[in-house]
Amino acid sequence: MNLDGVLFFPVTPFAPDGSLAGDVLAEHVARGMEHGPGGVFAACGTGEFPALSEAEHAAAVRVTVKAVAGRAPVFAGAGGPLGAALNQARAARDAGADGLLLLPPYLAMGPWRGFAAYVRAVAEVLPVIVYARGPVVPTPEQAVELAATSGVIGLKDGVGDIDLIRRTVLAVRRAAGPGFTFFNGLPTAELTMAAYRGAGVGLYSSAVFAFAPEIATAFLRGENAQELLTEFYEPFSRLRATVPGYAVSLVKAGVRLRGLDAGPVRPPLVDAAPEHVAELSALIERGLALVAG
Ligand SMILES: O=C([O-])C(=O)C[C@H](O)[C@@H](O)C(=O)[O-]
Repeated sequence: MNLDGVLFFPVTPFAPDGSLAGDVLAEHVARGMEHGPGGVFAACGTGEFPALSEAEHAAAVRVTVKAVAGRAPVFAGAGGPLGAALNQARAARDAGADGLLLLPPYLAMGPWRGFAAYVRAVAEVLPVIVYARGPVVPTPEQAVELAATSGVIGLKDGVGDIDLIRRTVLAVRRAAGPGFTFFNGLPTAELTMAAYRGAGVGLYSSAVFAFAPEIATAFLRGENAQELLTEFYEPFSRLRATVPGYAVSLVKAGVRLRGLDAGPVRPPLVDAAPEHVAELSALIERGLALVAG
């Protein structure tokens, strides 16, 4: 499966009564598709995976697959208890998704061979990209083992240790060739792409794509990239770091600012404060001006 271009992580919109707003999600994904993302990742971190019931997760994936309509590979978030991850995997497969982003398990973390068995079980249902983050930080040897596991097709790096990622890419390429996918999945990945490219990783997820695809795709093309880094991405990254959970809340606020009522975030996240939304609004204006100019 070829992932190429900016990777789009949609938010999951909620209606005023708190239910999942499938029609708004369809519109959100359709708007993103006009800008040609390389892959679409439904109900992942940005899509508030931890706040969705299994039924809502399945509905979000169905809506996304329909809105993408075969124009890009669709991945669904999966994770948590093994039974839940398997149900999410089956629902994603039945919805027509191409693969899964397997989020790290929480609270119960066994030794590596236990995690490897967890990954194997889920990867029997649909191809899996493993999200390296928190308790899951594979060594190069463990990444080679993952790459040799049937159904495991990639690694999303959310750790940011460039020395480790460089050694991991070299080891996996040596053992498994070029087919295994790596991507930079750090928050606001654009900021660190120069380093990742140097480490052999050219693909990245973009939170910004969800609310300002014009900016995200201009950056990918290298247009005004240095100005975008200093005047848009760096201040945006700083704002995202001010309150826990803003990595997601500000993306949803951005979607609302661009005219789509994606509703609030669900607990335990909190919505961005009005002064932070105002800052974001000014940043988006600045970013759009740089792209237009
Ligand atoms: O699971 C998720 O939603 C992500 O980690 C993807 C995001 O786009 C991430 O790259 C970010 O927050 O900037």
